[in-house]
Amino acid sequence: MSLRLAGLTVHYGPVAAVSEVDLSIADGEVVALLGPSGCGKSTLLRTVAGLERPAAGTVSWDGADLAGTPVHRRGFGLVFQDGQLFPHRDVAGNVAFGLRMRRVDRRARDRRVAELLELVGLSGYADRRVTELSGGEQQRVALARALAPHPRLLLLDEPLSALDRALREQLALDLARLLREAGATALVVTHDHDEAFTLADRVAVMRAGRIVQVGEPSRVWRHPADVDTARFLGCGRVLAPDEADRLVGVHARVGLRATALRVDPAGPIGAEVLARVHRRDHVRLLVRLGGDDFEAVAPVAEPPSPGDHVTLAVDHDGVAVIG
Ligand SMILES: Nc1ncnc2c1ncn2[C@@H]1O[C@H](COP(=O)(O)OP(=O)(O)OP(=O)(O)O)[C@@H](O)[C@H]1O
Repeated sequence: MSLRLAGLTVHYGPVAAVSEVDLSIADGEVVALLGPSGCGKSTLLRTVAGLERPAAGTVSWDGADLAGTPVHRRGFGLVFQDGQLFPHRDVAGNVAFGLRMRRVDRRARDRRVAELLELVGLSGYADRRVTELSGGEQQRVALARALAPHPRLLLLDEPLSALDRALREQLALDLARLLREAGATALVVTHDHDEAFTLADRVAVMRAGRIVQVGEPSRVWRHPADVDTARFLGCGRVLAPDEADRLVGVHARVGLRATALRVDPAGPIGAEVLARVHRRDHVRLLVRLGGDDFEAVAPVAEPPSPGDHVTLAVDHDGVAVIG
């Protein structure tokens, strides 16, 4: 059982929102579609769902072209950014919706609803009005509703982006666990790389309508396919091979994340601190070394001040080899 996109191209009038996308998702696999705003992620997801019609290419399941299969016959579950729950139904009524559509009998329906509410951590919420739930709870209900009819593929469009940051991080972990426990095959759209890397078995990076790289999260993180992908994945500086060799001891074009250079009293690289900003668990610095500006990090306890001279060590976890 698997989804396959081949040469998929989608136009809005003269604009190609998606261009010649090839992508397969295996049974039980979670793939994240990651890219900046406007790159075509949602359009691609909507086309898989059957909500947009491709100008060229195919969406197929187990080798069968879905072109003539309408949205509700594809057997896919959908979750959008804002849940889109039915406000006049209670939690159980929302979760049971797809089961009722499929004429699942009452007892089996109740059993499945209880099972799903347990899975998403909302046992005891069956009779609650969905309008009285928090944003995070609403998204859990939306997920339970999508999973209830055993969809063969789950399509999630920015499922966590309407939530505040702390909740998003927690729910991303919960969602990763839920998808594994449910054995779901899923395509998740996100513009947040932390979220993509938390959720996915493979990440597909999209830019300007095309998929520019597909791979396991750690591989994509360490080896972005090109400079734009490296920058999108948090590399503030890109160094040519000679420069990289001198600074971090790697003879290749590399991208440096802020964490690549750390303040270390025993470090070999001298630098002057230009500015500092406090973050939750570290301090971000702007430093000057060899006439150039770089980002660096320092521990929260006793961080250096602007004007201080410090020494830095290289942390290779923050160094990405491009290409
Ligand atoms: N209904 C539409 N009609 C015309 N153009 C559209 C329509 N929907 C999207 N577009 C355009 O298609 C391109 C891709 O949009 P899409 O929403 O797929 O991107 P996205 O990566 O999901 O962005 P975001 O993260 O901001 O939602 C954009 O240039 C957008 O302006």
